[in-house]
Amino acid sequence: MKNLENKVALVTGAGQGIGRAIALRLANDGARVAVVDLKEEGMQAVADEIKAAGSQAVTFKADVSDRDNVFAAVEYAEKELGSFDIMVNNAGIASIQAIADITPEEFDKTMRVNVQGVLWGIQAAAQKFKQRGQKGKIISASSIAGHEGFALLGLYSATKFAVRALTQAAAKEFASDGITVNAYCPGVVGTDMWVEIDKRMAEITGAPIGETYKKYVEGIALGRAETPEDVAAFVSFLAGPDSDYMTGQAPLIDGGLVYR
Ligand SMILES: NC(=O)C1=CN([C@@H]2O[C@H](COP(=O)(O)OP(=O)(O)OC[C@H]3O[C@@H](n4cnc5c(N)ncnc54)[C@H](O)[C@@H]3O)[C@@H](O)[C@H]2O)C=CC1
Ligand SMILES: CC(=O)C(C)=O
Repeated sequence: MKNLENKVALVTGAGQGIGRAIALRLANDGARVAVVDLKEEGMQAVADEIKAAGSQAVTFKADVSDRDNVFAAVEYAEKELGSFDIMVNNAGIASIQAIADITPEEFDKTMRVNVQGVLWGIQAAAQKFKQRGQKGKIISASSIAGHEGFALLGLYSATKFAVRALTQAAAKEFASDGITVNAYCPGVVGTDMWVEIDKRMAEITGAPIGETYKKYVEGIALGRAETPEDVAAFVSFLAGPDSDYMTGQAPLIDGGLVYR
């Protein structure tokens, strides 16, 4: 029997990058997966990949910053896949800006996606687990930037610290309902997000393209950039029964970059 046999998981931001790897991994672990993203193209390809491997998947287009969208995504996953057991609040955006230059617009946008998106996901999943009278797992994306503020990533870091705060509070509030709430804190993962970070850092600092990414990767003790699959393997643990006695935590999974 596979680890997540008979479980239904919803993964946001699952059309590419880390979310894609998580959706594929949870499906491989036996879960039926709702692939949720803002962009339609990637989502369908991920669902097709899951189906080709013999598992069940559905797609749902949602903007995680919209509370109604997130609640609708959870309803759809339960209706189409027949249960609801694991919520992965993975969707997030980068913000690369000097503290002195952060605008109210950038602040609102980044907070809406990275913080409200996670909050609505926690609310929608907890409500569904309680309605169904069952236990559940809520897992959200924080970051090394949720443990340490990085230059030019101050606003982004603030959103990822906030994810840890919501994780701790929700873990305490929902423990008596049998709901665990944890987060994962990746380091430098070679996805489109890092292409964007590197490009914006180059614009701001004058560093050549590729230089910032290279410098960050050089700081990793294990000597290589993280892959989306490295992150997905840890999320698989958080989604499965081996983490049943763990809640309110946000461990670093970064190859040795930030030490807490
Ligand atoms: N790439 C990295 O090095 C790290 C990433 N993270 C976090 O991991 C998560 C995934 O990151 P990546 O895969 O690298 O990013 P990515 O940019 O490659 O993919 C993000 C996905 O989220 C979707 N998305 C963005 N805004 C959305 C919204 N409002 N509603 C629904 N979907 C939305 C995008 O369409 C995209 O498919 C993010 O929360 C990020 O902050 C954390 C630490 C390191
Ligand atoms: C994208 C991200 O979270 C970092 C700090 O690499």
